[in-house]
Amino acid sequence: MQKILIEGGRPLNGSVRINGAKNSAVALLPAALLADSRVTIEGLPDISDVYTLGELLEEIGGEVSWDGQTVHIDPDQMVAMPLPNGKVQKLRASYYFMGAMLGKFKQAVIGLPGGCYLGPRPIDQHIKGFEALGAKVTNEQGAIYLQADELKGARIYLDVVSVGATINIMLAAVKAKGKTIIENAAKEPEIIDVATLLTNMGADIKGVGTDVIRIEGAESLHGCQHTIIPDRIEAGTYAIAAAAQGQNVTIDNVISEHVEPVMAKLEEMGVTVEHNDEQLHISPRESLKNVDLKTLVYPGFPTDLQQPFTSLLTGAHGTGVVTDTIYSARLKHIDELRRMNASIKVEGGSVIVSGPTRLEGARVHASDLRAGASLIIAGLMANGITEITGVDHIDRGYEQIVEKLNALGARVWREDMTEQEVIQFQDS
Ligand SMILES: CC(=O)N[C@H]1[C@@H](OP(=O)(O)OP(=O)(O)OC[C@H]2O[C@@H](n3ccc(=O)[nH]c3=O)[C@H](O)[C@@H]2O)O[C@H](CO)[C@@H](O)[C@@H]1O
Ligand SMILES: C=C(OP(=O)(O)O)C(=O)O
Repeated sequence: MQKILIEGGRPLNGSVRINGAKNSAVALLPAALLADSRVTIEGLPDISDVYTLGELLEEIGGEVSWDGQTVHIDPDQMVAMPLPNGKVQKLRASYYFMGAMLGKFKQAVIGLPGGCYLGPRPIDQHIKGFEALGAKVTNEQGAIYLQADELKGARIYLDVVSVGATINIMLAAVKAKGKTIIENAAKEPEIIDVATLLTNMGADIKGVGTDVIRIEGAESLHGCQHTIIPDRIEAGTYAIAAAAQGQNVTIDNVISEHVEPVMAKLEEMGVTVEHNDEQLHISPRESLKNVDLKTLVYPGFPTDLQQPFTSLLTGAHGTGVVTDTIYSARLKHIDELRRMNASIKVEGGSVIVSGPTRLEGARVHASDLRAGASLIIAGLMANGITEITGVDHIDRGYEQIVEKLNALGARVWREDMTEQEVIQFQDS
């Protein structure tokens, strides 16, 4: 087990390249199993979630070969192998095997997913969609059993706007008979990316990126080649780090439209943000102003950047109120930031940050992926050394984060945890 250490206070300068989007990658890989021939996906991020999904595709008989950031998936020998536990519990997106396997094999057994603990994360809308398509769905001992004689297109209204349910229903509906209409669908760019892959495979999908998606089911889908979109959350994380500690930072390989809410908030704080189609340039002022922040479904401010942004607010003048309307319990970073001397309180469903505070290095724990990003940003801002445990969470979503930050001028490194630390960590 490793920990990440940061010697804070150093300015960031230079450029950083963003990799393929985690939340696309984790859906594109299961989606590939719907094809009858080889699917190639280019630009995948080098993160543990991607490799876990590759291994799950192999477990069901897929041939998966890697060539750097490109993967070739040969679905020829795939079977409806049950995946009731094991690797499915290491990440959230294993739930996409439900929709994809139901679409392809009309049956699936998939253990309930893991992923970041952000408060309750039900999958009732996924199940509602599968049932509407004609599947019988039961939950037995922590695994979801799905079975259908035939999938038939249906009209499905989502009671909550859900990224996962929208994608999962799409994965099953592309192989259902007739027309499916998903109403109140989510509009995140990753959903468009998955629909692009499915369309390249021969699926007929209209309306992605709006809240009504229309799908005409197909008998079969074929292999194709697809290049993933850049990771807007990784781009946002580096933009926030640059606003906190940067002088002149360029963020490369960004679709600027995807990060508009983050740019708008940084500008409101007094950060200068320039952009062209593929790059962001961030140059912060000496003194930043605190702002309020509310997370919303896309195109609102993403919940996945709420925790990193909160760290930035600790160094800004005045008071900011942060409200996460998607995951109100996404607050595990708060106590850790307090340990670093941040002036933060939680009142009702909101986080109130007062600043500016000079953060102090401390031993802190990343209990989830974006709490990890938040603590890394706090560590870059802090006096002295910050030690962060829970690195496995960070490695689920950030490619080469230590190397990328060092290339910008930070001083960040990994160390193996001592036996004593591992015991303390496991007891906590
Ligand atoms: C792998 C992946 O893409 N993860 C992202 C995805 O997670 P995920 O797909 O799990 O998140 P959803 O969009 O489904 O969740 C949005 C909200 O809907 C609720 N809900 C969701 C499904 C359901 O059946 N019932 C229900 O009540 C959730 O509890 C949450 O409050 O979108 C989240 C919201 O942008 C991001 O934080 C995650 O990074
Ligand atoms: C919550 C996240 O991931 P997951 O849904 O995979 O747990 C995230 O990427 O911030």
